[in-house]
Amino acid sequence: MLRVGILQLDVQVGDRKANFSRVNELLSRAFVPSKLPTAIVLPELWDTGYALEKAQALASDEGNETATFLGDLAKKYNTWFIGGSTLAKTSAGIKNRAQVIDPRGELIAYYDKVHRFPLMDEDKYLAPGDRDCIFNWEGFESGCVICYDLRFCEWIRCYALKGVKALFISAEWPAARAKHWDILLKARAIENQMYVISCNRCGATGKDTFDGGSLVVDPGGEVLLDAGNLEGLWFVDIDISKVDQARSTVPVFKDRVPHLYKVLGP
Ligand SMILES: O=C(O)CCC(=O)C(=O)O
Repeated sequence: MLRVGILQLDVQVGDRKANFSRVNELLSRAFVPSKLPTAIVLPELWDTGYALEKAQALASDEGNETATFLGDLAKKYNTWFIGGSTLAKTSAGIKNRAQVIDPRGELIAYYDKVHRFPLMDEDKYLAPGDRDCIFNWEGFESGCVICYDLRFCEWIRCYALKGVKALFISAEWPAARAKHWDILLKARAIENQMYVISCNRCGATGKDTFDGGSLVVDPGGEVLLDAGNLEGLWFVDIDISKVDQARSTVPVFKDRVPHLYKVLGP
Protein backbone atom coordinates (compact mmCIF):
# COMPACT_ATOMS: atom_id res chain seq x y z
CA MET A 1 0.00 0.00 0.00
CA LEU A 2 1.17 3.51 -0.78
CA ARG A 3 -0.28 6.43 1.15
CA VAL A 4 -1.05 9.57 -0.81
CA GLY A 5 -1.78 13.00 0.66
CA ILE A 6 -3.94 15.48 -1.25
CA LEU A 7 -3.28 19.05 -0.15
CA GLN A 8 -6.36 20.92 -1.35
CA LEU A 9 -5.52 24.61 -1.03
CA ASP A 10 -7.34 27.94 -1.26
CA VAL A 11 -4.65 29.78 -3.23
CA GLN A 12 -3.86 33.46 -2.48
CA VAL A 13 -3.33 35.03 -5.89
CA GLY A 14 0.04 36.72 -6.44
CA ASP A 15 1.25 35.98 -2.90
CA ARG A 16 3.82 33.19 -2.87
CA LYS A 17 4.84 33.93 0.72
CA ALA A 18 1.28 33.50 2.00
CA ASN A 19 0.84 30.23 0.08
CA PHE A 20 4.18 28.87 1.34
CA SER A 21 3.24 29.63 4.90
CA ARG A 22 -0.25 28.11 4.55
CA VAL A 23 1.24 24.88 3.17
CA ASN A 24 3.70 24.80 6.07
CA GLU A 25 0.85 25.26 8.51
CA LEU A 26 -1.39 22.58 6.98
CA LEU A 27 1.49 20.09 6.90
CA SER A 28 2.64 20.67 10.45
CA ARG A 29 -0.94 20.36 11.71
CA ALA A 30 -1.70 17.14 9.85
CA PHE A 31 1.47 15.18 10.40
CA VAL A 32 1.65 12.38 12.90
CA PRO A 33 4.20 9.60 12.23
CA SER A 34 1.53 6.90 11.77
CA LYS A 35 -0.02 8.94 8.95
CA LEU A 36 3.11 9.72 6.92
CA PRO A 37 2.24 9.65 3.21
CA THR A 38 4.56 8.50 0.42
CA ALA A 39 3.57 11.43 -1.77
CA ILE A 40 1.78 14.75 -1.43
CA VAL A 41 -0.05 16.43 -4.31
CA LEU A 42 -0.72 20.17 -4.61
CA PRO A 43 -2.98 22.15 -7.00
CA GLU A 44 -1.97 23.84 -10.24
CA LEU A 45 -0.16 27.17 -9.73
CA TRP A 46 -0.58 26.66 -6.00
CA ASP A 47 2.12 29.19 -5.12
CA THR A 48 0.92 32.22 -7.13
CA GLY A 49 -2.48 31.39 -8.62
CA TYR A 50 -3.68 32.73 -11.95
CA ALA A 51 -2.17 36.22 -12.14
CA LEU A 52 -0.83 35.62 -15.64
CA GLU A 53 -0.62 39.29 -16.56
CA LYS A 54 2.05 39.43 -13.82
CA ALA A 55 3.64 36.13 -14.88
CA GLN A 56 6.97 37.75 -15.77
CA ALA A 57 7.35 39.11 -12.24
CA LEU A 58 5.94 36.07 -10.45
CA ALA A 59 7.84 33.35 -12.30
CA SER A 60 11.12 32.16 -10.81
CA ASP A 61 14.06 30.88 -12.89
CA GLU A 62 13.13 27.34 -13.97
CA GLY A 63 10.64 27.32 -11.04
CA ASN A 64 13.58 27.00 -8.65
CA GLU A 65 12.17 29.09 -5.82
CA THR A 66 9.24 26.71 -5.39
CA ALA A 67 11.33 23.58 -6.01
CA THR A 68 13.69 24.64 -3.21
CA PHE A 69 10.78 25.24 -0.83
CA LEU A 70 9.24 21.83 -1.62
CA GLY A 71 12.66 20.13 -1.52
CA ASP A 72 13.14 21.27 2.08
CA LEU A 73 9.67 20.02 3.02
CA ALA A 74 10.25 16.69 1.24
CA LYS A 75 13.39 16.13 3.35
CA LYS A 76 11.70 17.28 6.55
CA TYR A 77 8.71 14.95 6.13
CA ASN A 78 10.49 12.22 4.17
CA THR A 79 7.90 12.30 1.39
CA TRP A 80 7.55 12.98 -2.33
CA PHE A 81 5.87 16.07 -3.74
CA ILE A 82 4.29 15.18 -7.07
CA GLY A 83 2.55 17.75 -9.22
CA GLY A 84 1.55 21.14 -7.97
CA SER A 85 2.70 23.60 -10.59
CA THR A 86 4.57 26.89 -10.58
CA LEU A 87 5.45 29.57 -13.15
CA ALA A 88 8.91 28.75 -14.49
CA LYS A 89 11.01 31.24 -16.44
CA THR A 90 12.82 29.37 -19.23
CA SER A 91 14.74 30.33 -22.38
CA ALA A 92 11.58 29.42 -24.38
CA GLY A 93 9.28 31.63 -22.28
CA ILE A 94 7.27 31.14 -19.11
CA LYS A 95 5.88 27.66 -18.54
CA ASN A 96 3.22 26.26 -16.23
CA ARG A 97 5.44 23.61 -14.65
CA ALA A 98 4.52 20.69 -12.36
CA GLN A 99 7.39 19.46 -10.23
CA VAL A 100 8.30 15.97 -9.01
CA ILE A 101 10.47 16.04 -5.91
CA ASP A 102 11.73 12.94 -4.14
CA PRO A 103 12.22 12.48 -0.36
CA ARG A 104 15.90 13.55 -0.68
CA GLY A 105 14.58 16.92 -1.83
CA GLU A 106 15.79 16.40 -5.43
CA LEU A 107 13.75 17.60 -8.40
CA ILE A 108 13.77 14.36 -10.40
CA ALA A 109 11.29 15.31 -13.15
CA TYR A 110 9.02 18.10 -14.27
CA TYR A 111 6.11 18.58 -16.64
CA ASP A 112 5.33 21.72 -18.63
CA LYS A 113 1.58 21.97 -19.37
CA VAL A 114 1.12 20.90 -22.98
CA HIS A 115 -2.47 22.04 -23.61
CA ARG A 116 -2.76 25.73 -22.77
CA PHE A 117 -6.20 26.80 -21.57
CA PRO A 118 -7.45 29.66 -23.76
CA LEU A 119 -10.24 30.74 -21.37
CA MET A 120 -7.51 31.80 -18.92
CA ASP A 121 -5.30 33.36 -21.67
CA GLU A 122 -2.60 30.77 -21.15
CA ASP A 123 -1.94 30.83 -24.88
CA LYS A 124 -1.19 34.57 -24.58
CA TYR A 125 1.13 34.48 -21.57
CA LEU A 126 2.65 31.01 -21.44
CA ALA A 127 4.83 28.82 -23.65
CA PRO A 128 3.59 25.24 -24.09
CA GLY A 129 5.37 22.11 -22.99
CA ASP A 130 6.30 19.56 -25.63
CA ARG A 131 6.77 16.29 -23.78
CA ASP A 132 5.22 13.95 -21.27
CA CYS A 133 6.49 13.40 -17.73
CA ILE A 134 6.94 9.78 -16.68
CA PHE A 135 8.99 8.77 -13.65
CA ASN A 136 9.47 5.92 -11.24
CA TRP A 137 7.59 6.45 -7.99
CA GLU A 138 8.41 3.82 -5.37
CA GLY A 139 8.96 1.19 -8.09
CA PHE A 140 5.96 2.11 -10.26
CA GLU A 141 5.71 3.95 -13.57
CA SER A 142 3.87 7.16 -12.78
CA GLY A 143 3.14 10.35 -14.63
CA CYS A 144 1.76 13.83 -14.26
CA VAL A 145 -0.32 16.27 -16.28
CA ILE A 146 -2.05 19.57 -15.50
CA CYS A 147 -5.73 20.56 -15.47
CA TYR A 148 -6.93 21.20 -19.07
CA ASP A 149 -4.75 18.23 -20.20
CA LEU A 150 -7.42 16.05 -18.58
CA ARG A 151 -9.77 16.77 -21.50
CA PHE A 152 -7.37 15.19 -24.01
CA CYS A 153 -8.00 11.47 -23.74
CA GLU A 154 -5.44 10.78 -26.47
CA TRP A 155 -2.69 12.45 -24.44
CA ILE A 156 -3.48 10.50 -21.30
CA ARG A 157 -3.71 7.32 -23.36
CA CYS A 158 -0.09 7.88 -24.42
CA TYR A 159 0.88 7.73 -20.74
CA ALA A 160 -1.00 4.46 -20.26
CA LEU A 161 0.60 2.97 -23.38
CA LYS A 162 4.01 3.83 -21.93
CA GLY A 163 3.15 1.79 -18.83
CA VAL A 164 1.95 4.45 -16.39
CA LYS A 165 -0.06 3.00 -13.50
CA ALA A 166 -0.61 6.13 -11.40
CA LEU A 167 -1.41 9.47 -13.01
CA PHE A 168 -1.15 12.65 -10.92
CA ILE A 169 -3.24 15.66 -11.98
CA SER A 170 -2.92 19.14 -10.49
CA ALA A 171 -5.62 21.65 -11.32
CA GLU A 172 -7.36 24.96 -10.80
CA TRP A 173 -10.57 23.68 -12.35
CA PRO A 174 -13.41 26.16 -11.82
CA ALA A 175 -16.70 25.32 -10.08
CA ALA A 176 -18.60 26.28 -13.25
CA ARG A 177 -17.49 23.02 -14.87
CA ALA A 178 -17.05 20.86 -11.76
CA LYS A 179 -19.22 18.16 -13.31
CA HIS A 180 -16.81 17.78 -16.24
CA TRP A 181 -13.88 17.49 -13.81
CA ASP A 182 -15.61 14.76 -11.84
CA ILE A 183 -16.70 12.71 -14.86
CA LEU A 184 -13.43 13.07 -16.78
CA LEU A 185 -11.30 11.97 -13.80
CA LYS A 186 -13.38 8.80 -13.50
CA ALA A 187 -13.39 8.23 -17.25
CA ARG A 188 -9.59 8.57 -17.56
CA ALA A 189 -9.15 6.07 -14.69
CA ILE A 190 -11.59 3.54 -16.17
CA GLU A 191 -10.51 3.75 -19.82
CA ASN A 192 -6.81 3.53 -18.94
CA GLN A 193 -7.25 1.16 -16.00
CA MET A 194 -4.93 3.27 -13.89
CA TYR A 195 -5.02 5.23 -10.63
CA VAL A 196 -5.95 8.88 -11.13
CA ILE A 197 -4.76 11.00 -8.22
CA SER A 198 -5.93 14.59 -8.45
CA CYS A 199 -5.63 17.80 -6.49
CA ASN A 200 -7.77 20.82 -7.34
CA ARG A 201 -7.88 24.27 -5.83
CA CYS A 202 -10.76 25.26 -3.49
CA GLY A 203 -12.04 28.69 -2.41
CA ALA A 204 -12.56 31.80 -4.52
CA THR A 205 -10.74 34.72 -6.12
CA GLY A 206 -13.20 37.48 -6.96
CA LYS A 207 -15.96 35.92 -9.03
CA ASP A 208 -13.93 32.79 -9.81
CA THR A 209 -14.90 29.94 -7.52
CA PHE A 210 -13.29 26.55 -7.16
CA ASP A 211 -15.10 23.58 -5.65
CA GLY A 212 -12.08 21.44 -4.84
CA GLY A 213 -13.53 17.99 -5.44
CA SER A 214 -10.07 16.43 -5.63
CA LEU A 215 -10.58 12.73 -6.27
CA VAL A 216 -8.46 9.64 -6.02
CA VAL A 217 -9.98 7.08 -8.36
CA ASP A 218 -8.88 3.45 -8.64
CA PRO A 219 -8.42 1.55 -11.95
CA GLY A 220 -12.00 0.26 -11.73
CA GLY A 221 -13.44 3.76 -11.41
CA GLU A 222 -14.14 3.57 -7.65
CA VAL A 223 -13.64 6.84 -5.80
CA LEU A 224 -11.30 6.14 -2.87
CA LEU A 225 -11.14 9.74 -1.75
CA ASP A 226 -13.26 12.82 -2.39
CA ALA A 227 -11.78 15.85 -0.65
CA GLY A 228 -15.05 17.82 -0.80
CA ASN A 229 -14.81 21.60 -1.08
CA LEU A 230 -12.73 22.50 1.97
CA GLU A 231 -9.08 23.31 2.39
CA GLY A 232 -7.00 20.58 4.05
CA LEU A 233 -4.68 17.62 3.72
CA TRP A 234 -6.46 14.34 3.00
CA PHE A 235 -4.95 10.87 3.04
CA VAL A 236 -5.74 7.67 1.17
CA ASP A 237 -3.99 4.31 0.70
CA ILE A 238 -3.67 2.86 -2.77
CA ASP A 239 -2.70 -0.62 -3.92
CA ILE A 240 -0.93 -0.45 -7.29
CA SER A 241 -1.36 -4.18 -7.91
CA LYS A 242 -5.01 -3.37 -8.66
CA VAL A 243 -3.86 -1.92 -12.00
CA ASP A 244 -2.59 -5.29 -13.24
CA GLN A 245 -5.73 -6.98 -11.87
CA ALA A 246 -7.99 -4.54 -13.76
CA ARG A 247 -5.96 -4.94 -16.96
CA SER A 248 -6.11 -8.73 -16.82
CA THR A 249 -9.82 -8.86 -15.95
CA VAL A 250 -10.89 -6.67 -18.89
CA PRO A 251 -7.99 -6.89 -21.37
CA VAL A 252 -8.55 -3.54 -23.08
CA PHE A 253 -4.89 -3.02 -23.96
CA LYS A 254 -4.57 -6.45 -25.53
CA ASP A 255 -7.77 -5.91 -27.55
CA ARG A 256 -6.89 -2.54 -29.09
CA VAL A 257 -6.91 -2.34 -32.91
CA PRO A 258 -4.43 0.50 -33.44
CA HIS A 259 -4.27 0.22 -37.23
CA LEU A 260 -7.91 1.41 -37.32
CA TYR A 261 -7.18 4.37 -35.05
CA LYS A 262 -4.96 6.25 -37.50
CA VAL A 263 -6.33 9.71 -38.26
CA LEU A 264 -5.86 11.38 -41.64
CA GLY A 265 -4.53 14.91 -41.29
CA PRO A 266 -3.80 16.91 -38.15
O1 LIG B 1 -11.03 22.58 -18.97
C1 LIG B 1 -11.57 23.27 -18.08
O2 LIG B 1 -12.78 23.42 -18.03
C2 LIG B 1 -10.74 23.91 -17.02
C3 LIG B 1 -9.30 23.97 -17.37
C4 LIG B 1 -8.55 24.93 -16.55
O3 LIG B 1 -9.10 25.64 -15.72
C5 LIG B 1 -7.09 25.03 -16.67
O4 LIG B 1 -6.48 24.30 -17.44
O5 LIG B 1 -6.49 25.86 -15.95
